[in-house]
Amino acid sequence: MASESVVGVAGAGAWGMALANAAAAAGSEVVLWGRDRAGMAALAATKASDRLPGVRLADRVTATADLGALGPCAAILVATPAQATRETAERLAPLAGSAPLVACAKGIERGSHAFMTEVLRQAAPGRAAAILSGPSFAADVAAGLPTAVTLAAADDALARSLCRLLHGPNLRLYHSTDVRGVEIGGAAKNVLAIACGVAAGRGLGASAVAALVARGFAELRRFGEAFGARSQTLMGLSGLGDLVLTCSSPQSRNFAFGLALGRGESVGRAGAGRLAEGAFTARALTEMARARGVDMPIATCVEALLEGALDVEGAARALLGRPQRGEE
Ligand SMILES: NC(=O)C1=CN([C@@H]2O[C@H](COP(=O)(O)OP(=O)(O)OC[C@H]3O[C@@H](n4cnc5c(N)ncnc54)[C@H](O)[C@@H]3O)[C@@H](O)[C@H]2O)C=CC1
Ligand SMILES: O=C(CO)COP(=O)(O)O
Repeated sequence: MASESVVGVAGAGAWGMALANAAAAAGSEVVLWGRDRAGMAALAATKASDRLPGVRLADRVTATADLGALGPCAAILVATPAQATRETAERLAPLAGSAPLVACAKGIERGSHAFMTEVLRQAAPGRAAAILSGPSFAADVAAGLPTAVTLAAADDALARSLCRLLHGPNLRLYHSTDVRGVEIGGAAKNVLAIACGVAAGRGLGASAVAALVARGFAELRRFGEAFGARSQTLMGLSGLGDLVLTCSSPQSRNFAFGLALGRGESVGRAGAGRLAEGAFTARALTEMARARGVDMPIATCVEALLEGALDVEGAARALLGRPQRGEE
């Protein structure tokens, strides 16, 4: 990788800001690019943004709306939402240099059913693609709270060197070559977290939420294995780890979105204002599962709720009324 000491981050939301600070803490100069010219000028001047309240951008982070500033970077972290990852990667593709791109979004592209690194490879074919995922609220990472995540690339040496760009005293990076496993965990857990939020919001009890986490994990594992993920990865940070985090905390926007739905809000009102990736990924996930014959009843109920084809009571009845089966 060229320019070892400069890391680029594309996308100046909560996660982009937190990752920019993490890369700075790990010893790099950082260029943080955002598309909103006025917003980036304000961020450069104040070092603060409503996206991540209470957090100050590190001095080593340069905030800019000039995409060309990402050209000389050693690596570029793509931290825009999953459905915007293609557009961002297409903009990055022609930049000078050959920096690898690291997908930091958690989702599956609607329509194409492409996983995040597939999107990167299609949109920027000349660059290596990697994926970062794991249990990590941006606010926690930015506050320097202890956090561990996984970064995967097909090339083991690349995965290791990308990890070094982010690894710090409070942010522990694990490297992996199981790209598919890492990206599936992050995408699927958001859909399942919506189900847990719905159950909590409707007051169905902690036992119901625990059952959804466990049976949701069975779905995530079945889906992952059908798409070539290693079971060790699915049991790890980006699978079970992130599922547990996101399914248990209203700090998660996906769980909070489900909470609002469970309390009777409409899909439109529950989703207004904050990014809940699972709401965008649910359809792709369930269509892909159906096409491979993978049984995902909880994710399918989430999709039906979002489409208005089921209400919460109908979803609970549908799940509880399924034929008895062995636990697998
Ligand atoms: N916030 C968190 O705790 C974490 C978020 N993530 C993932 O990171 C991704 C981004 O999430 P956040 O930063 O939290 O969202 P956010 O809503 O805080 O920020 C998204 C940013 O992307 C920008 N953006 C949207 N569309 C764009 C486009 N077409 N081109 C350029 N910029 C665009 C927005 O202007 C905004 O600055 C999501 O996939 C999320 O699942 C992953 C781990 C933690
Ligand atoms: O991915 C996350 C934590 O690992 C953030 O979760 P939310 O997008 O649901 O807030």
